[in-house]
Amino acid sequence: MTDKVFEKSIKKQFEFDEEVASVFDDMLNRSVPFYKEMQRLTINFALNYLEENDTVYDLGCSTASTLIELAKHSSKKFDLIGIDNSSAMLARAENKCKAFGVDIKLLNEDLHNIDYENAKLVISNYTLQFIRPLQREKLVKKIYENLEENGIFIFSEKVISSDKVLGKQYIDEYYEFKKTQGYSEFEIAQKREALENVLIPYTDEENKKMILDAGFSHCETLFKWVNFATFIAIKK
Ligand SMILES: C[S@@+](CC[C@H](N)C(=O)[O-])C[C@H]1O[C@@H](n2cnc3c(N)ncnc32)[C@H](O)[C@@H]1O
Ligand SMILES: O=C(O)C(=O)C[C@]1(C(=O)O)C=C[C@@H](O)C=C1
Repeated sequence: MTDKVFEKSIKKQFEFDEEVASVFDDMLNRSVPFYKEMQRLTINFALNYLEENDTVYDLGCSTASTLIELAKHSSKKFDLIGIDNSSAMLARAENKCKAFGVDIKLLNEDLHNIDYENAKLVISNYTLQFIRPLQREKLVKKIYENLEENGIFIFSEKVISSDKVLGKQYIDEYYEFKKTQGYSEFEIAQKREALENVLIPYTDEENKKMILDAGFSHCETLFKWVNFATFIAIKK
């Protein structure tokens, strides 16, 4: 279904409710530049490290697209766990898992309440940005502590520039991208307002500092398009 959520006048903050969930796959594909490429890289790099029966967590799994693709791209069997606190998203995830015949454990939980036992790989694409900064640092520490030795954390985030002028150019370029995807200026402005104080982006440097402060020995940018970046962190 086509995302028309912000065509009408909206006063409330952005939420992962029934309306957003019903168009979410289209919203993501049209709102995150190179989303499919980022997902392909996430899966390929994940598969470089995964062995039979490893446990994989997807934080903010939404409609489970990434875990389904991961399962489809490997002949190995993994213990796949998707976590999200939006019932509307998880209802879609459940239907998709059935339709694709993929076995994924879906947990309707807050990310802070999970133990991340036996985690070999943790994925979190465009989710940490919705967690308040202090809580975000705590969650990343918890992920680090529970990852197995040589465990991997792959995450993607909307990012900002630490340079004011470049930051404004990032936003202009991003809104041009949104226009090419068929979003009107009104829709763009409305969503921007709805996301204010809900989506809190860090700079590349802040993301890497958070990761190294949590204890990871290594963090690199795997992919970047202007204000969207994918990172890989390794626990050694
Ligand atoms: C932008 S979406 C993630 C997209 C998804 N990773 C993908 O690539 O298809 C963010 C998701 O995180 C979930 N989320 C946000 N905060 C959460 C929290 N504290 N606990 C659990 N899920 C959360 C939302 O419900 C939403 O489905
Ligand atoms: O549309 C925007 O402005 C976005 O930031 C895209 C974004 C994201 O990065 O998470 C914001 C909300 C939705 O979850 C889907 C995509």
